[in-house]
Amino acid sequence: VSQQELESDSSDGSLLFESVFEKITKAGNSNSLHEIYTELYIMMEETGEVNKEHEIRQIEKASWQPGTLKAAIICENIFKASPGGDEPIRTVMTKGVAGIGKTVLTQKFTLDWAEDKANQDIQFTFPFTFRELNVLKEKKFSLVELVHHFFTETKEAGICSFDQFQVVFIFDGLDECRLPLDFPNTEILTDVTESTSVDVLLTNLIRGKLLPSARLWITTRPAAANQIPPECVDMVTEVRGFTDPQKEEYFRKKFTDKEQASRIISHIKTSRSLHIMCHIPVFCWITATVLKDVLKTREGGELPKTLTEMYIHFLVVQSKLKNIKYHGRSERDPHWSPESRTMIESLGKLAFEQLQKGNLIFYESDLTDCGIDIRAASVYSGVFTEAFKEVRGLYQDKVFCFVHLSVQEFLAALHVHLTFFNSGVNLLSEATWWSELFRDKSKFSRLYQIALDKALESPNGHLDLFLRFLLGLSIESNQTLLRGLLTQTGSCSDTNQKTVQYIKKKISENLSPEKSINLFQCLNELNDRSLVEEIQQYLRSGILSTEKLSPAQWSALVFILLSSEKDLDVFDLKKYSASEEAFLRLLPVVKASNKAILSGCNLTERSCETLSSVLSSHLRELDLSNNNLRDSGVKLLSAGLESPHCIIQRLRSCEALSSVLSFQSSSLRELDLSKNNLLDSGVKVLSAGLESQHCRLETLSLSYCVVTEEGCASLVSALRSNPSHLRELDLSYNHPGDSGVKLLSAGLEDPHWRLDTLRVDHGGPQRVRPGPTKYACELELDTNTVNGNLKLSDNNRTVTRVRATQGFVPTQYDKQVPMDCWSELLCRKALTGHCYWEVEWRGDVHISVIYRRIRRKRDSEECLFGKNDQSWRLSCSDVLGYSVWHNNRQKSISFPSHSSPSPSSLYVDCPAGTLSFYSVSSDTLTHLHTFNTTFAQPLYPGFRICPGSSVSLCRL
Ligand SMILES: Nc1ncnc2c1ncn2[C@@H]1O[C@H](COP(=O)(O)OP(=O)(O)OP(=O)(O)O)[C@@H](O)[C@H]1O
Repeated sequence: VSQQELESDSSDGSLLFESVFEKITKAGNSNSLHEIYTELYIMMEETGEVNKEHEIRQIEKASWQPGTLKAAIICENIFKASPGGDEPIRTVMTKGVAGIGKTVLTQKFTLDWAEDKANQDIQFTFPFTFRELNVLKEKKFSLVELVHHFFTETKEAGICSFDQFQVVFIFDGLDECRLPLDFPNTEILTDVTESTSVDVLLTNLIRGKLLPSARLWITTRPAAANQIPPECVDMVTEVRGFTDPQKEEYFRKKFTDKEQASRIISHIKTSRSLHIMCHIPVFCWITATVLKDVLKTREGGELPKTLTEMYIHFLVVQSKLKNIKYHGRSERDPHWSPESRTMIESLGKLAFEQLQKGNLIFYESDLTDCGIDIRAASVYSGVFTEAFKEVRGLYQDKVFCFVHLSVQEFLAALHVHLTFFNSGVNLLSEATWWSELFRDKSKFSRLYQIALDKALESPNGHLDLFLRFLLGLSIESNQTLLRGLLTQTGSCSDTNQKTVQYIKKKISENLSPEKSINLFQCLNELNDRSLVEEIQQYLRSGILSTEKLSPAQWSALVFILLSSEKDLDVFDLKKYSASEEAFLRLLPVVKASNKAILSGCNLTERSCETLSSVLSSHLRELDLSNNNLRDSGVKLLSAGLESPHCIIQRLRSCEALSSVLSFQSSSLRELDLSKNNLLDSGVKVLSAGLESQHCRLETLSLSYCVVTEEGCASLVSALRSNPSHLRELDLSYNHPGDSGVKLLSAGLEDPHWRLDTLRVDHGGPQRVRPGPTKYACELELDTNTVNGNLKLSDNNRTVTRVRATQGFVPTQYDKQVPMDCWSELLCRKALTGHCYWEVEWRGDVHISVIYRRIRRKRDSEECLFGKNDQSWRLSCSDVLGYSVWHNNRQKSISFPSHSSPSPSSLYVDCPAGTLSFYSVSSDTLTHLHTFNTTFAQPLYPGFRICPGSSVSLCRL
C-alpha cells in the first residue's frame, strides 16, 4: 500500500487505491467502509514515559467533562501529537475491548489516506494484522521482503529502502499475536535487508532499532497490551466505542429504510442492557442482524440481555437464513435441521481447537480435521456468510477464518458445552487437554472451575470471552433458546451457585483489575443478583484502590453496573468509594438512577459542571449535603436546576439557590439546606426566590444554618408575599430569638398561610457561633456505668474519682467489668450526625468515643479506651499534656501555648467519619488532632478518670 511516490511509478494510481480497498473489504466488510463507518469515541489514555504529566492532566480534563468529547481523537489524527506536546509520536498503541472497532479504525485510517483525504505527509501505509503474521511464524524475511510479500506493488515498483519516506506500519490485533515477542532477549537488528524471523523483525521495529523513522500503530485488546514494554510506546489511546448519538447513527447507516432504522433504534432503547451493550460496534452489528429478523416475525418480544443471549440469537438467525436460502424452507420451520446441527458441531470443534492453539486463520487441513469437507467449505462460508469466511488473495493455499474473533470464541464455548452435555467429556480437563477424563455430568461445576482457572492463567486474556460464553451457556433460559441444537436442557442452580462462589473467591484473590472485571462480566452472564454488591465491596474494601483503576477499567465497571439489570433506584456513592474520582467515573450510573446520595463524598466545585448535566437525567432526588461545593460550584449547579429538562423534586444541601426557586418551570417541591453556613445573608437571598410567584416549594429545611432573627424576618416577609405553598419549615438548631419565633408563629395562625409545621427547637446563641460549636449537643452520663470508685455531683454533670482509701463500695457494674475499666464511664445516648461538646477536667483523664460493645475482658488491658480499634481517646494530664490514642497507637501533642489545663472539646461528624479534638480557651478552639475513619457502629462518649481527677460536662 503506497501513495504518491508509488503512484508516480505506476501508470494507474487508482490501482493502488483498489489494492487498499480490496484488502479492507476482504477483511470483512462487504459494504463500502465509508457507507457504514460511524465515528467512534477514541481518547487518550495514560502514556508511556513521554510527556506523562501533561497527558494525565488531559485525561483528567476529559473525564471531568463527560458528555463532552473534548479530548476525543478522530481517526485521522491518531499520530498527531497531543496539544502542547511537541515530541513527535512514533508508536501509538490503541487499546479497546473485543469488537469495539479497532480493526475498522485502522482500515478507515488507511482508506482516507489512500483516497488523499488525510495524512498526506505519509508516503506509505502498510497495514498488517497479527493474525496474518502468525502464519509466517516458521518463515524468514527481511523487513523489505516482508513488505514486498504483503504489498506486491512495492516490489513491482522496485522500492527497496524506506528510510527516505514517511512510512506507517499498522499492526492490528496484538492480542492475536502468537509470535514470541521477547523484548529483553531478542538480538538487535538494524538492517532492513537482513533476513530473520518475523518476531525479531517486529521486536526491532517496535523498539525503534529497525527503521527508526517509521511510525507504528499497534492495536490490541487491553489484556494483551503488556506484551510491549511501556517505554516503546509514545502514546496510548483507547477506543471507547459509540456514544448514544453514534449508536443511532450506526443503525441509520446500516438500514437504508428510514422507518426500519427508527423502529430498531426505539426497540433497542426499550432494553437498558441492550442499549448499553450497543456501545460496542460488533454488538450493534449483531443486534442489527438479530433484530432485523426478530422484528420481521414479531413486534416487541424479549430482547437479548446478555452477551451469550445475543450470540445465541445471532446463531439462530444464521441458521434460519440458511434454511430459507439454501433449502427453500419457510421462516416458521424448525431452524435446526440435522445438517445445520452437524455444521455447527464441526464449526464449533474447529473454533475451539484452533482457539486453544491460538490460531485464528485456518488451512484446509484444519477444516478436514474437524470433519468439514473442503469442497463444501466455500458453501459453508456461503451458508454462514456472516459467521465464517474464506480469506482470498494473499496466500497460496486457501485459508479461512471466522467473521469476527468473538464468533469463534462463542462457537468454541458452545462446542465445549455441547461435548460435555452430550458425552460427558470435559475438553478442558487438565490431565489430557483434549481427551476424555470426566464422564460424569454432575461435574459441570468442575468444568467451569477449570475454565475459570485456565482463563485466569492466560497472560493475554485469550480465553476471557470464551469463558463468559461458556458460563452464559450454563443458564437454562439460554439453553432453551438453543432448543433443537441442544438435545436436552437443564442446568442445576446448585452448580451455578457453586460457580458464583468460586468466582467470588477468585475476585478476592488480588487479581489484576482486567481479570477481576472479566469475572464481574462472568457474574453478569450468570445473572448473579449480588453482582452490584460485589463491585461495591470490591471498591470500598480497597482490594483495588480506585486510584489504580484506569479509565477503561472504570468504564468497564460502569458498563457492568448498568447492564446488570439490577434496579438502580438509589445510587449511594459511599457504597462504592466516597471520592470525587469515583463520582465522576460512575456518572453514567448516577444518571440512570432515580435518587443519588452523594453526601459526605468530598465533592468540590469541580464536580459541579458535571453535576449540572446530571440534573437533566432521570434523577428525581439528589443529596449533596456535606460536600465542599462553594459558591462558584453552586452557581454552575443552579444553571442545571434551571433547565426545563430538570425533574429534580428533592434536593439536599446546596447554597444560593434563589434564582432556581423563582424559575418559571421549577419543579422543586422540597429543599433541604440543613447544615450549611447559610447565615442571615444567605437566607435573605433565598427569601428573594421564595417570594416569587413561581416558587412552589412545600418543604424547606434550614436546620443548623446559623440563622438569627434577622434571617427569620426575611423569611416571614417572603412568605407574606407568597404564602400559599410552603407547608413545612424547619429552623431548628438556629438562633431565631424570641422575636423570630413570634413572627413565624404568627404565620402559623394566619389563615392565608399554608404553613402548618414549624420547627424552632434546640435554638440558642451557641448555634450561631462560628466553627463546630453550633453542633453543640447535650450529653447525659449513664449512671449504670458508674462504679463505686466514681462520685457524681452537680446534677450528674461532674464525676470525681475518689481514692481507694476513701471507702470504695462496689456496684453491680463492678462485677461485670475488669479492674482497669472500673474508672471508666459512658454516656447514655449514642451520637448521631454532627455533635460537639466540651468538658472541663482536672488531674489525669481520658476523653473518648467508643463502640459500646468493646470486648471487656477482666484480665486484659485491651478493653481500655484507645487500646483497641473500637475507641478513640484524648488523654489529658496536668503534668504530661495531651496525647491521642487509637488501636493502641499513641501520638503526643504539646500543650497549646495558651493553656495549662483548659477545657477540652470534641467534635464528631458521624456520617463523614471525622473526629476532632480541641483545646478551648475563652471561646477560641485550638485544634489538637483529627481522626478520619468510617464509623461502623454507633458511638458513645466515654471518660476514664484517674485517682484524684475529675471531669465536668460544660453547659453550652
Ligand atoms: N466505526 C465503525 N462503524 C461501523 N461499524 C463498525 C465500526 N467499528 C466496528 N464496526 C463493526 O463492528 C465489527 C467489529 O469491529 P472490529 O473488528 O474493528 O473490532 P475489534 O476492536 O478489532 O475487535 P477484536 O478485538 O475482537 O478484534 C466490525 O466488523 C463492524 O461490523
